[in-house]
Amino acid sequence: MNNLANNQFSPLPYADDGLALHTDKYQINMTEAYWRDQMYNRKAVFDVYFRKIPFQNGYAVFAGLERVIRYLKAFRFTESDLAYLKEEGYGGDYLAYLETLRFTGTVRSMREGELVFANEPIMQIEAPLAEAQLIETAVLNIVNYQTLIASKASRIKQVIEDGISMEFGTRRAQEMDAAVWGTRAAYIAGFEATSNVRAGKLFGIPTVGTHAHAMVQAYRDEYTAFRKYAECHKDCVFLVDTYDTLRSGVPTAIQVAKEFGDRINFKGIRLDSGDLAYFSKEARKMLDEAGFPDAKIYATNDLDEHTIMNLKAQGAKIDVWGIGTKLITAYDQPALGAVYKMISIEDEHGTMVDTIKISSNPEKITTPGRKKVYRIINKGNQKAEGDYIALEHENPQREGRLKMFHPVHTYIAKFVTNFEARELHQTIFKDGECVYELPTLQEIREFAADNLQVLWEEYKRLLNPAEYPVNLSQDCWDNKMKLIEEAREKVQQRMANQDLQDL
Ligand SMILES: Nc1ncnc2c1ncn2[C@@H]1O[C@H](COP(=O)(O)OP(=O)(O)OP(=O)(O)O)[C@@H](O)[C@H]1O
Ligand SMILES: O=P(O)(O)OC[C@H]1O[C@H](OP(=O)(O)OP(=O)(O)O)[C@H](O)[C@@H]1O
Ligand SMILES: O=C(O)c1cccnc1
Repeated sequence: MNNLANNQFSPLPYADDGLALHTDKYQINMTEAYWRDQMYNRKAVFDVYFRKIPFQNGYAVFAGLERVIRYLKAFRFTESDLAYLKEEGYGGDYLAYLETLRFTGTVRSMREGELVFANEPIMQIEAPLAEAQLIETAVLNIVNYQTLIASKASRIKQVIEDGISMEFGTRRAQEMDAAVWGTRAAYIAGFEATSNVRAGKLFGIPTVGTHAHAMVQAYRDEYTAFRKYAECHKDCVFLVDTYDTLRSGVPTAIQVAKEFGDRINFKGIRLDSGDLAYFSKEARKMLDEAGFPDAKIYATNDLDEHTIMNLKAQGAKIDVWGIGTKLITAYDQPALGAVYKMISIEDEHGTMVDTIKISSNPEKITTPGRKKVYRIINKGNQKAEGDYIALEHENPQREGRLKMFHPVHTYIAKFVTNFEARELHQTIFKDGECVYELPTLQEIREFAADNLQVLWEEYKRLLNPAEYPVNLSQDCWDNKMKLIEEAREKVQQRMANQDLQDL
C-alpha cells in the first residue's frame, strides 16, 4: 500500500495515520445519513458530563482538555483513512465530503484542574451535527480516562498530605498512551513526580527513579550493587528488601553511604515488601543512629489511599510514596462513565430547539438547553455553597438572593446571599478557531490546588463525603419540565394513533 511508512520502527504502518477514525463506526454511519439528508450542517449542541463521582469521592478533578484541543485542531480524514473507508464500502461522494471536514464548532469547557461534580456539563460542544457526532467518541475517550486518573490521584494526595507522591505505574498501565496522559493527570492533581521519562520530556513533569531488585540480583549482592550504582549516580536511593530488609538491606545502604560520603547524595532507602509500617520505623531508627537523619524512606508495593491511610495511622515513618498499579489503572473503578448528550438542535427553519432524553431513572434524564455553570462562592468565608446550572441567558450574579434547590428532590432548598457566581466555562474554540491560551502544566496544577481550598472539608473526606449541591436554576428546571411534558404528550399521541389504527 502506498501509504506504508518507510520507517520500519513506526508502531503503525501508516505514515499519515490520524485520529479522525478514532471513533465508533456508528458515528460515521449516522453522519452519512445526515449528509445524504442535508442535515449535516444543522447546528447541534452536546453536553459532556458524568453521572456519578468516581471512587465514592466527594468531587472529581477535570483533566483532558489539552488533548481534546490538540485532537480538534488536527481533526481531518487523511488519505489512508479515506482509502480504508472506501474498502469498507462507503461511497465516493460521501468520502469526498469527509475529506473536506474540519472542526468548525464552538467549545465551552471547564479548565483542566477544575473541580467537577456529577450531572454538570464539563464541556459544551456546539457544531454542525456531522462534526459534533464524529468527535464524540474521542472526546469521551480522552475526558473519561484523564478525569478518572486525576480524581484518583487527588484522593490519594489528600491522604499523603505533605508527604511526597510519585507516579510509578507505567509498567502496569493500560498501554502506552494511558501511562503518559495518566501521569500528566496525576501531576495536575498534586503528584510531585513520575518515573516515566517520556512524560518528563513531553510535559516537563519532574522525573525520579531508584533502582530495582534486578540490579541487586545482577550483581548477586547488595553491597556491590549499591556501590556500582553510587559510582555513576550522585543521587542514591537504595532498594533494601531483596534479601533481608533490617539485617542486610538497611545496614548495607548505611555502609555504602558512609563509604562514599560527600561523593554521593544519599537520599534514602526504598522498601518494597513486608510490613511497611514496622520496617519503616525500624529503618528510621537505624538511619538516624547512623547519622543520616535527612535520608528519606521511600515505600512502594500496591499502595493506594486506603493502605497509605492505614500505614500513617500505624505511625509508619514513610516520607515518599511511590504509587503504580492502583492509580494508573483506577483499580477500584475503571470507568468514569462520562456521556455526551444532545441538548439542542437547529430545526429546518434555522431555529434552535432544545431536546431531551427521557429515562425511567430521573437522575438520567438529560437537562436540555445551552447552559452555563457557576460556582457559588460565599463572599464571607470564600467557600463554595454549591454549583448552579443556569440557562445561557441568565445571570445569577444579578440576583440578590439566590434560590438553590435540589434538581430531583426540589424541596431540599436554600437561599444564598452575599455570593460571587464564578462562571466555570471558558470559550475554547469559537467557530473552529482555538481562542484559548493553554496554561502551562504548572499553572494547571496550581489551579487545581487552589480550587480545593474553596471546598469545605466535609466534601473532601475519603469516606462518605457530604454530597456537594449541584442545582438547576428555576428557568433551567422549568425548561426541563416543559420538555418532559412534551415528550410524554408525544408518546401519548403516538399511542392514541396506534389505538385508532388497531380499531
Ligand atoms: N503495615 C501494613 N499495614 C497494612 N498494609 C500493609 C502494611 N505493610 C504492607 N502493607 C500492604 O500489604 C500488601 C502486602 O502485599 P504482599 O503480601 O503481596 O506483599 P509482600 O509479600 O510483602 O511483598 P511481595 O509479594 O511484593 O514480595 C501491600 O499492598 C502493602 O502495601
Ligand atoms: O506496586 P505498584 O503500586 O504497582 O508500584 C510499582 C511497582 O513496580 C515495581 O515493582 P515490580 O515488581 O514491577 O519490579 P521491582 O520490584 O523488581 O522493581 C516497584 O517495585 C513497585 O512495587
Ligand atoms: O524508581 C523506582 O523505584 C520505580 C520505578 C517504577 C516502578 N517502580 C519503582
